Amino acid sequence: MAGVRLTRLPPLPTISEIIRIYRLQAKKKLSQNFLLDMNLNRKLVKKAGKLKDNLVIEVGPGPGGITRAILEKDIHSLVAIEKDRRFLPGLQLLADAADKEMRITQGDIMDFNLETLIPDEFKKPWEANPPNIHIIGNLPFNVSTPLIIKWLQAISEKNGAWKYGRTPLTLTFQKEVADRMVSPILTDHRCRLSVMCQHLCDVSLQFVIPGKAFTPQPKVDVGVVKFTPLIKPLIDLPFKLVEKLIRHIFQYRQKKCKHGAATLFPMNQQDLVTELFDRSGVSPDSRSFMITMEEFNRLCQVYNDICDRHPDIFMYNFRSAENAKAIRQKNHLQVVQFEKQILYGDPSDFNKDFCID
Ligand SMILES: C[S@@+](CC[C@H](N)C(=O)[O-])C[C@H]1O[C@@H](n2cnc3c(N)ncnc32)[C@H](O)[C@@H]1O
Repeated sequence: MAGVRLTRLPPLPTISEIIRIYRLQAKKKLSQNFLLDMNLNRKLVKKAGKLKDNLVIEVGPGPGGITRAILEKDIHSLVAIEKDRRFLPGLQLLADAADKEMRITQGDIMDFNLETLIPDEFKKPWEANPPNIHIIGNLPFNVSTPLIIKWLQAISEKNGAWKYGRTPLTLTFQKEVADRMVSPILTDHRCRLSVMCQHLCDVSLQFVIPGKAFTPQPKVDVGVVKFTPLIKPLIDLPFKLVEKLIRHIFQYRQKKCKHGAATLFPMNQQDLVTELFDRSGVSPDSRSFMITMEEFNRLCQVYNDICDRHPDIFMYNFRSAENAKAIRQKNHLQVVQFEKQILYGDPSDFNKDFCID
């Protein structure tokens, strides 16, 4: 195999041979779409930037194409986390042949605490340049969005891999999801995922891999996105609070944002909606995709103040049956309107956006 440094077990089978030898038929339920073209694997790894002396964590190595491209670099070591046991023997071949440490861990990335994989010597202050750690992965489609949300929360709380500083990530997503992540204001793809990513990270779409490059071929193209956590988040407040406000504001994307904001508060405290907009100086008639980061920051700061003053507000869930029942007893007509708004607000947005609860 061209490129990987001299191995103890040459010659190494190609990725296609590994797939054949170990009968690694792709499993749909694990979103297995393999990237067999080593030029693309190398391009993806190159887009991660300098990896010299880095501890690289690869998610979902599968048959090991990206793994090989990582091992060609002058890295410190590699940890590969793979859920499907069938790939372990093929990955072990790579580990045995590599001229640097490669550890294979079998498990589900969603349950994994990355902190346990990183030695203390990699730690850098948050304000310094990113540490010599990089997370890379051609992620399974079925976990990519919940996984990045989980990691954005870890970035916000500086735990997991972000206990060691501003660890960057280079990851793949369905092209449409990648577009949303990097989408600026006033564009079609602007949504809550854009704001959640951009308030915590510098996010950039590096390149697009056509669906036909994968085996089996998915129905969509794939975007490679690089994230570098910002030293200071644009909205410096607890992740859950920011997430809740953004989720509600984007709720009815085509409507004025005051409609989404209204669902943050019980019907009998709708005066707080007025306070939210008055104090933040944001127009209640804006559409959510027109709101700047600075305006979102002000909305979040005022919402945070309101939550401090009314401790029950943050837990208020406009969808809960209990709330509807309590309100129903007060004003039947308002409840009917309220429920209509919930049910018929803009159903298409529920499909376009992502559930990140
Ligand atoms: C899209 S494939 C990419 C495989 C390989 N990196 C490539 O580019 O050819 C996704 C990989 O993630 C693995 N995977 C799926 N769900 C996972 C999970 N929850 N945790 C860890 N790995 C997972 C799959 O088994 C598969 O190997």
